[in-house]
Amino acid sequence: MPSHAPDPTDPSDLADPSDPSDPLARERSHLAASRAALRAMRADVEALDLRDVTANWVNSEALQHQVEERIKALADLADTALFFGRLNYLHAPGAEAVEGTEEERLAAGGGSSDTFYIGRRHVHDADGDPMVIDWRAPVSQPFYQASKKAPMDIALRRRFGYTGGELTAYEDEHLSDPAEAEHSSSLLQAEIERPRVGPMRDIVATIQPEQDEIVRAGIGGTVCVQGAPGTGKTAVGLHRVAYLLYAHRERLARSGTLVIGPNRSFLHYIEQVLPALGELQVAQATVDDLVAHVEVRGTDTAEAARLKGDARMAEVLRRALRSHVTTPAEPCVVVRGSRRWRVPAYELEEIVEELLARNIRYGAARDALPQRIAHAVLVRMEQGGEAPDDRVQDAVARNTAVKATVKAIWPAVHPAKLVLRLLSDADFLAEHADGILDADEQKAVLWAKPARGVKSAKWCAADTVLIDEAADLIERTHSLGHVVLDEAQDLSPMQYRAVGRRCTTGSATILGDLAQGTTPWATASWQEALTHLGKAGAAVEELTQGFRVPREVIAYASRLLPDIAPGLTEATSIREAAGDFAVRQVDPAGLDDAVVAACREALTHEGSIGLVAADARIPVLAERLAAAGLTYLAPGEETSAEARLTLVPATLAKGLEYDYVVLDEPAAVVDGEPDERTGLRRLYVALTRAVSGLTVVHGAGLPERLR
Ligand SMILES: Nc1ncnc2c1ncn2[C@@H]1O[C@H](COP(=O)(O)OP(=O)(O)OP(=O)(O)O)[C@@H](O)[C@H]1O
Repeated sequence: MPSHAPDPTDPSDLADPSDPSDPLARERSHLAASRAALRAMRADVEALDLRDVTANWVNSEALQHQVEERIKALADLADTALFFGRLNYLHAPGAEAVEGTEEERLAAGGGSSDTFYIGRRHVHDADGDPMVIDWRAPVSQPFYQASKKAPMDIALRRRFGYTGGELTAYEDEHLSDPAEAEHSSSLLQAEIERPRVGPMRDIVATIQPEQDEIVRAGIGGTVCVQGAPGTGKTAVGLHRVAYLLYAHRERLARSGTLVIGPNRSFLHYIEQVLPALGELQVAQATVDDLVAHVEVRGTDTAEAARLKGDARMAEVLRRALRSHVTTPAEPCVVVRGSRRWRVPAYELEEIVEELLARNIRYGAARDALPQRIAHAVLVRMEQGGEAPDDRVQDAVARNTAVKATVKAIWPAVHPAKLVLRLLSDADFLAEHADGILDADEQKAVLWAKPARGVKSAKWCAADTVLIDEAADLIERTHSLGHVVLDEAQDLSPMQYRAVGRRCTTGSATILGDLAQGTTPWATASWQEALTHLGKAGAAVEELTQGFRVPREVIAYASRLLPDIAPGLTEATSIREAAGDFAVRQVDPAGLDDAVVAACREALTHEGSIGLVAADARIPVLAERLAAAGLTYLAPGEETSAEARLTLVPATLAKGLEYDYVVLDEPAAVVDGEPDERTGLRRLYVALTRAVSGLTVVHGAGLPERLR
């Protein structure tokens, strides 16, 4: 590909803005003009006088907030390129393709131009003509999708290269020119190979065609992505949120969007990506955050946690809740003035049966019951010659006799108390788990020491998911417009249900890798996971092109695949740099010193360094690093040029990446898990965190497949 980068040592090669025949100079002046236009757009918003347009205080507050958000969104960030690509169409596309929103389309004038600069946000000049087009607009799509085979009406695709905020290079593809051969992009390659520091960054300039298809998939359906380590699942999920917010801004502003990640460190690592794409309104949480109904202070055995996470528990809970509804034994007698109205028990029973059959939430049915009873009273009043109206029905519904009847036959249930009883009371559990859990399973689920109350109980993480299920049986959980679930392979069926009920009326993006499942309940298949999520029909896509891990390293890690996830496709690596890869066997007594030495070596390279070790090894290694005078961070703490070494417990490594990784004692990582398969999966995660180099240091023997 023809690449145009000036040689800074040659003065004649530097762009001359006054020379209209120098294409780089012209692109730079378009950049300068776009920057000026963005500043003007910002100044326009800042100059808005809200006093004239807002009649009252509430309006003015809301509007002021909107304006402030808009000003933030229009900031010109010095270190991010305002545009990174350009498209020349053969024919000018229609106005509707230029921008997504009506105002911007009108502002863009639309349809008249065939040249578009593609960037992170829309910028227009004083006349409303577009200077930079949002990467998410339909007109930008060929930047990601067009190829020589399918040029999508594109004559020229240009990619820009930046050095420290300066536009310094560009690269052209003449997609409709049959004489030009297809070639790979060196700017793209450079971007992929760039050393990592700090939190995760956006990939908006280099999204690949198969990724773009997932990013732009319609909001109506749920998409599930299976992808080997480093294939860009997290990146794709975050860009998909940004895309959906652009294409369906109003709908999602009302209903909300949520990104779910495995732990706090991971959420810290990814939290900058969406703001960099101009999206500030997306909530981020772990599954535990979603179901935090009570404080978690206990830990289950793996077996108990697995059983509590089993989907069968949903039926146990449903039965236990329903058991609170009792057959009315007494009539309901309402006294009004001098008259008494009696709804007999058999009629109350009919009402209850009817409500049960309607399959509505327990709480909604309970709320409806007083009105149903009142209605039965009203019918009798009419038969008795009275002419009661709606107000009378309301009054009867609030009558103490009606309230007492409701309390007796359909009592209020507190979700945590319901779960507490199930886990504490063997007879209650046996009654409702009959035919669902066998005796041993019931025993495993029961707490060793029954709890006295919700506050004092030693709740475990899996219990809170049960409470969440119970809460949803009583009152419908609020559903969001779109949910992204990352590292989805690790959830239990009950956790999938908890996530699923948060997007019953919306859609979801499910991202994960079956080979990286490290919980005892990790899912065996995406079909199963999707069924528990309530999205059974969703399409499963596979990403196999790896952007992170060097070829030799991914090949080494993939040797574990037959043991940990037979049938999965091994990832390829699109990194050209071979990467450093070493496996060092040392005398067990000298292991710690060898690890510290490997960290020192890694620190001679540019970028971030991760020392990954079994959780049990962390205290010893922390001490050794400190004694050696090496400062280190915890995962999720931001790496910087001064602090580049992170000490990573293997259980927190998932989803993270470091330029150079030192992996301490693989056998200890495997032994840190309750069974061998989980141990090898944990090791697979640890082996696949490196971008530029991996050094494995071991004193004990390696797992068989890695020997
Ligand atoms: N199209 C792309 N262009 C440039 N970099 C990319 C691209 N896609 C992914 N990357 C980079 O590759 C790395 C891995 O991406 P990401 O963390 O999203 O992968 P993942 O599939 O979620 O990995 P894991 O399974 O290990 O969690 C990140 O640094 C990401 O920015």
